[in-house]
This record gives sequence, structure tokens and C-alpha cells, in this order.
Amino acid sequence: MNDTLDLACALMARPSVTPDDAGCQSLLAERMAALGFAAEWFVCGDVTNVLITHGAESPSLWFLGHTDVVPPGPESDWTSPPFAPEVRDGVLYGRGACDMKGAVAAMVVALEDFVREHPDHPGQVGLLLTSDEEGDAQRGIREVAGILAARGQVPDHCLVGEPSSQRQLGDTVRIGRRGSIVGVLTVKGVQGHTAFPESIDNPVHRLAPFLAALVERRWDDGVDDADGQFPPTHCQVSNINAGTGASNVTPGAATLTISFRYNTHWNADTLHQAVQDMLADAGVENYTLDWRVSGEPFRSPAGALRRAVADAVPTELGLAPALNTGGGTSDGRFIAPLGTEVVELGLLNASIHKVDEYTPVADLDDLSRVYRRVMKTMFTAGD
Ligand SMILES: N[C@@H](CCC[C@H](NC(=O)CCC(=O)O)C(=O)O)C(=O)O
Ligand SMILES: [Zn+2]
Ligand SMILES: [Zn+2]
Repeated sequence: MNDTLDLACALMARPSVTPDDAGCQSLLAERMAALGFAAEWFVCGDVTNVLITHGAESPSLWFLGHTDVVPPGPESDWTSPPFAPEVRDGVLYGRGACDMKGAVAAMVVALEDFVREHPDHPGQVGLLLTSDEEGDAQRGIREVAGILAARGQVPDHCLVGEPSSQRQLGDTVRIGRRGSIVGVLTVKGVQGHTAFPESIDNPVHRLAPFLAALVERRWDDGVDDADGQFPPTHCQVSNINAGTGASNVTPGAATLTISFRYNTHWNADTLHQAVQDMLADAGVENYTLDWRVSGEPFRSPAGALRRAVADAVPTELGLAPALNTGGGTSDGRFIAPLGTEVVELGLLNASIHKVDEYTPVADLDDLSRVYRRVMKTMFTAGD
């Protein structure tokens, strides 16, 4: 019997593609109610959020996770069906295995074990879940954080379970995240016959010098200051679209999607301006440029949670984690601005969003033990 594995499988069997929670959160809330946890629901449109807590005082430590998963793509590409979790050679396969139903199961089992052992613990432990982390993230933790902040109900510490580990469970802990913005640039032109260049205006050709400059640009050298480090800012083209399909017709417009991951040298406004300046330098005039800000960079100052994690990982897993701000962004970006200490530790990230997503089965219990030790360190004298 492996409680963490069983619970991970029960969650993974529910096809909770964003924003559908598919009953994952009520499964957890009902199960944890048996140990005296209280649940508060935040249903925001088609997004389900829940805060499940035990204890009512300060200090508070909430785990933060999501029950939604990205779409699996064609099922025929998977070795076993994405929503029929399967263990092969000690590895659990299925959508959500590492991102992040496995970590949610580890959190729940850790919380249950901790409360069973310390029913009268000081402070508050909890679990905040959303079904809109993988989507546009408007009505998930962003909205709940606003509601809680208005009430003054802000956690002191928050442990996010996104898959931070690279090669070995616990080798990487996130202590902040870069900012993320997406720009959609549409360069306008005049469609026409390729044999008559004098009567056309090819937007792909207009785009080319800008694209070359964008790809070449070194935005900064990263940040290394008293508050910690950030990797360099970079920009990736994620989509480029133009053309009618015909080989002798020039397109009327070309569209480029660019994704910036940036450090504190920049903010959304300064990046917008920098891209507009580059467009002007490249002679691109007839265009539209729409931006979506996913989140500004954040770093969490060192506190009791970071110390507890930095102690729990070597104690339980026998290795010292690297502390960094790499990877994508996370829902921690909505919690950190409340003044909460945010630290992130989760499963291996090698297969996130991929076909045949997986996690080693042993990592589920190992992660749960780390989470439990963090609570013991923070709320009891430890063991
Ligand atoms: N869907 C939202 C937020 C996107 C968040 C996403 N985060 C990850 O993939 C986490 C990976 C990791 O743990 O490193 C991202 O960074 O794109 C949006 O688009 O705003
Ligand atoms: Zn995730
Ligand atoms: Zn994800």
C-alpha cells in the first residue's frame, strides 16, 4: 500500500484539463475533512479554487498547487492512455504525474501525517488549489489572492509544488521567478503576385531585419545582487505565421509571437518600449503589437521556510539543493506580492507537458517526507 501513489493515481484518472477540475479538489477536501481540515471554496466562473486549512493562528504555511493539466494531445502518441495512470518499472506514467498531481498527492499525505502526529500544532497549515494554472490564469490564484488580501488573510509562508527538480528529486529549489510577457506583432503589407514586386509590399521582408535584430540582441547579463540572482533576460519566437499557401502570392500580413522571460533589469513597460524602438530602428511602421503580461519577476527574501526546506532536503534526500529563480513563472507570482515568503520544490521536470509524462514512484513518498519535515521544523521542535 502506497498512500501517495494511490492518491496521485486517483487524481490522474480524472481528466482535469484546464479549467475543469473534474472533481479533484472535492476528493481532497472530503478526504482531509476527516482529519479536521476546513475547506473554503472560491468558484470563479468556470475555475474552481479551494483553500483547505487546519489551525487558525499565525504563523501559517500554505502549500500551493493546481489540479488542472495541459491537454494530452493525440492519445495514440502515448504508450498508455494519459488519463489511465500506469506504473511501469517503478515509474508512474500519465498526464499530471509530475505537473503536478504527484506533488499535490505528496502535499496532502504530508499534511495528513503531520496533523495526525500533531493535532494541536501551533499556527496554521493549509493547501491552496486552483484549476487554472495552465490556462490564462486570470480566475485562479490571481483572483483568490485578491480576495484574501482584501480580507487581510495572507499566509506567512507558501510552498509551491511546481516541478522544480532537474536531474534528481530536490536538486533545485526556486526562490523566485522571472517575469513573463507575450507580444503578438502583426506587420501589415500588400498582398500580390510575386512576379510584380513593384505592386506589392511584402510584410515578411519588412519583418526580417527586425527579427534578425531581435534574435541577436543580448538583453542583459542577468542579475546578481544582495537579494539573489536571476538568469539573463531572453526572448523566444514561439509562432510565426504568414502566407496564403500559394507559392506565387505574397501575404498581406505576417504575425510573430514573442515570449520574454525577464529579470529585474526590466519590467513589462520597459520591454514594450524597447521592442517598439527596435521596430522603428528596423523601419517597420505599419504594424499592431498586443501584449499580455503574465507576471512581473519576483524574489522571496530568505526566511523560516527557505531555512526549513534547505534543511529538510539534505536530511531526507541526502543532497544540497541549488537555490535559483530559473524555469517558467508560477502562481507564486500572485502570492509573493502579498508579503508572503514563497519557496518552490516539486518533482522532476524532464517530462512536463510532454507525451508519456512521468515521475519515478519513489519520488512521491520522498517528496511527501520532505514536505512533512518542513512542517515539523517550522511548527514543532522537529524530530
Ligand atoms: N498560463 C499562464 C501561466 C503560465 C505559467 C507557466 N509556468 C510553467 O510552465 C512552470 C514551469 C516551471 O515550473 O518552471 C509558464 O511559465 O509559461 C500564463 O500563460 O500566463
Ligand atoms: Zn504546473
Ligand atoms: Zn505546467
